Amino acid sequence: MNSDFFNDLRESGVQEVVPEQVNVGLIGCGSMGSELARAVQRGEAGSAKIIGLFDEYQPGRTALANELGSNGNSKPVEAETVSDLVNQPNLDLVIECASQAAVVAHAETVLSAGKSMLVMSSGAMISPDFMRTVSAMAEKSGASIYIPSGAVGGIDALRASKALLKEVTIVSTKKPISLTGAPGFADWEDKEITQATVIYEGSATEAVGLFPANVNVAATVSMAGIGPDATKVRVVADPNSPGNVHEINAVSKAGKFSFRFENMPHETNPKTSFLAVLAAIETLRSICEPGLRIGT
Ligand SMILES: NC(=O)C1=CN([C@@H]2O[C@H](COP(=O)(O)OP(=O)(O)OC[C@H]3O[C@@H](n4cnc5c(N)ncnc54)[C@H](OP(=O)(O)O)[C@@H]3O)[C@@H](O)[C@H]2O)C=CC1
Ligand SMILES: O=C([O-])CC(=O)C(=O)O
Repeated sequence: MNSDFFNDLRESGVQEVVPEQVNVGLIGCGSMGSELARAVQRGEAGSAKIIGLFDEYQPGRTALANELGSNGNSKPVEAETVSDLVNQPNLDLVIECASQAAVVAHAETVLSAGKSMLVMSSGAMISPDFMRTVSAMAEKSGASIYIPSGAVGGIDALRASKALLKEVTIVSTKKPISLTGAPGFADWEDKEITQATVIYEGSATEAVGLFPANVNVAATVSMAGIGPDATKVRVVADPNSPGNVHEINAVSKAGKFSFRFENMPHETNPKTSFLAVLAAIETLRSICEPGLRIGT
């Protein structure tokens, strides 16, 4: 919050409300998790504090714990399991920045303990059965599940017009290097791609399994809007793509919407857009500062 704003409040005699610290456990200490943790430490996510870390890649977890604990700062606990993470005293929220598999493996442990969860690998939530199970668990334990907009925007408009939507398409274009390792890219790994090439066309339901580290955005778009079976996805490999580009087109009885995001890839993981990290930080900040909400 702008410091002039608080100065004005003080001068006018209104007392500043100090928000309570929100204690966070992080699953996934890779590109996004590390960047998010650094932003939290710089105070960019309100009153959040990272108190524990878990990553199946132990050196990554240790490196981040040491970095956060340097310069006299308190070092987060390195949890050996997600249960250990969840059992940290006063933990409020678990942030997942790992993989769809991590969400499937650990959501139950987190939510049944009454801890809220912010999910970045939103593709895991696309299965209606899984979504029903975890939502019921959260409802029972009083926890919340947060799914940030991630590497796209326009989620607010899709949510608002949900009942009136007739058609939603998302086209995700990335450089071939950003698609490597995806099951849906297996047939292309050894081929030279010299121009924009459609790699996949189908539903969001199928796309998130074929490109688990590339089209979580399609899952988020589909859950906000017309649903995963009806949301059409196209994945394009283009060596000349200006970045990770996502284009969303929606036709509804409320109008036609088009959104285009030409995202800068993250420095250490070109599959992930930097905007997705910013979206995670902003969601966390808004959890820490309940009150004013801008956008749907
Ligand atoms: N919603 C959205 O819009 C977006 C979502 N994403 C998703 O966010 C997630 C994080 O992205 P990013 O940080 O770039 O990915 P990285 O690969 O850089 O980091 C992920 C880290 O999590 C670890 N990990 C993976 N699976 C598990 C698990 N089951 N349990 C514990 N740790 C695990 C990885 O270890 P190891 O390397 O050993 O597997 C790695 O250290 C990804 O799933 C990505 O697809 C990304 C961009 C946009
Ligand atoms: O960051 C992006 O551009 C999109 C992405 O990887 C995802 O949705 O999984």
